[in-house]
Amino acid sequence: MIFETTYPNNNYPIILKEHALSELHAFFKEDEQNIVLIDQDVYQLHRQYIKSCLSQYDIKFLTIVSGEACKDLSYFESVCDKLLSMNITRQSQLIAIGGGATGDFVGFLAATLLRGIDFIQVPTTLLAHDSAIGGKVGINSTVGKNLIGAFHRPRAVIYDLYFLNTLPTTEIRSGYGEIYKHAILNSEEKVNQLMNVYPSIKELERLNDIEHYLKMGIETKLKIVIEDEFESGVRKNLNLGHTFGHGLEYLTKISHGEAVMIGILFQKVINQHITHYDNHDSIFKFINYLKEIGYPLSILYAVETEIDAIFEYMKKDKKNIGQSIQMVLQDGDGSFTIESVSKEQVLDAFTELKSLINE
Ligand SMILES: O=C(O)C(=O)C[C@@H](O)[C@H](O)[C@H](O)COP(=O)(O)O
Repeated sequence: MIFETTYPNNNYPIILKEHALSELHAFFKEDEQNIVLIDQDVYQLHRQYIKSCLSQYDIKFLTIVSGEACKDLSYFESVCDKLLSMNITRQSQLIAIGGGATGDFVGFLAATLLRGIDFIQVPTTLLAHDSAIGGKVGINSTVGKNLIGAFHRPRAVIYDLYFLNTLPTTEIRSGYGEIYKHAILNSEEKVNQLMNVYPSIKELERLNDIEHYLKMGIETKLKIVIEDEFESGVRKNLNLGHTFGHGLEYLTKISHGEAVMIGILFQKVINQHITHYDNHDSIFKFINYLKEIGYPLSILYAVETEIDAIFEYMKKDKKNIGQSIQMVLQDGDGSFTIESVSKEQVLDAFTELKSLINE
């Protein structure tokens, strides 16, 4: 399956299929450096496969630390130095093979080195169906997640479903958080469809029909980012679940998508009071669903004494205006709205959520 973005210019293809990696070479630049930066765990796991697709081409490989650890400023500096000492030029190209963190990190290298060079996203996780699309790239600061970044479109997204076969359960659950978010942003019908196909972790682990739902997620996201590339309006809706989610993730280091799913639950509790979209029954149904899939809801008890720290992270969110926390909520009619939420409302929602989980 091949999509093409529909920006007014500089569009890029998204190739979504099993063994898409064997088509990557079509995007190599002749007589220029093509440098693959690959998550070291992905390299260990798939070395033979990657070699079978790429060994006949003149490309360089750099392994990078796995997961979120690469999105660190001092690590960024060390990889910048390494690439610059390889004499890259503005015509060189980076290729990110890995999950969302790898794509964010390599994309940020590409956005900043020599004031911008090309890069290609080769996502290897479910989660990265989200992060590889739309050009948000960046690294973390000690103050919060993704606070150092840029918008930099990839030259292509080569999404090889083969890599999904070895995903651990936590990664599947994490990616599903963003798939579920996209379904919410799409329609209630898509949410129900998703919950019917994946009623529990057993079905989700089989990844039946996953190509269809990844396509749905990508299409939902594309529609939004093409309308509002630089997040001045509707793109903020893609941050659904991320305000609380990013704080929880940053504090506890649970996976991004698991934190986002808990963030979506948190947003539902807030909805109940501000927009009245959700009510006790809808929240309770959602909690039971999250339990079926195995989201780590008990983490909310583990962070009980650190809710102030989560609140401090929430205060660093890029959607905020001044000191006021802005959260994406669902309005009464199911549309989306961004509302100011006070510390008191956050604390009340947190207390309420903990008791709802135990009901
Ligand atoms: O692409 C976007 O826009 C998103 O908000 C997608 C999010 O799912 C993604 O996690 C993103 O990296 C978060 O963006 P941030 O601006 O809050 O760091």
